[in-house]
Amino acid sequence: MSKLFSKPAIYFIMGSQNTPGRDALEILEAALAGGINCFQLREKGADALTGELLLDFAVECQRLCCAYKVPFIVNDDVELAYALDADGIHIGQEDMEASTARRLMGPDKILGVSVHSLEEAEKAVLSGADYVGMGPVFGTQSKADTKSPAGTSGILAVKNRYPGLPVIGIGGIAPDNAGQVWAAGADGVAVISAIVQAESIALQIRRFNESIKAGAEK
Ligand SMILES: Cc1ncsc1CCOP(=O)(O)O
Ligand SMILES: C=C1C=NC(C(F)(F)F)=NC1=N
Repeated sequence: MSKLFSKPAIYFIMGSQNTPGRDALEILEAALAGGINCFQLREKGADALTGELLLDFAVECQRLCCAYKVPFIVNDDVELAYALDADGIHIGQEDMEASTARRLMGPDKILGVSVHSLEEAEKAVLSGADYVGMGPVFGTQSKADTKSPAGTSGILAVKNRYPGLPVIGIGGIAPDNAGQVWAAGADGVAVISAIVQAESIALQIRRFNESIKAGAEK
């Protein structure tokens, strides 16, 4: 059984490209100490680490996640995930087929898939996905080629059709709108900049949890 994240999930996503001039590992440790439930290493873009530098960075991220008993997920790079024996992999629609990733990772690893429609969600479920990510919910600067903000309607539709499937909202999510994403039925929120750029990461994660709790009470 894959040790999927506890809910509501505060799912932190980061790559070295998200923390220019700062220590990415310090930021990750602060997020883990602050109580994130899942971490995804998403090393993307022109100045992304590669080769030995990427492997060393990934090993350090995995070590920190292990110490805090938080699932360590790798974005896109199935080879890296496999080499590290990561807890799981997250793939997009343009990446490897979800069914192939599931076969490569085996039945006990976490498989996450990005989806933008009910059809894509159905395909992900049939491929053995443990959760799906839907977004961008709001505007974001953290992903270059992203679609236009879709709001939370897609999350609602997928939860109605697949109530047992964990759905993570992503894209422009901050404490002031996280409650709205939770109220739309999401099982958690995935965040890059609102955590990376926070003055106090611990305080920011507390704000996320308060916003979700408030969203639940409505
Ligand atoms: C990877 C990804 N996929 C859809 S939006 C996004 C980036 C989310 O980053 P932020 O939380 O900074 O908006
Ligand atoms: C593009 C993405 C969409 N969703 C997610 C997650 F939040 F993990 F589901 N991660 C991604 N990298």
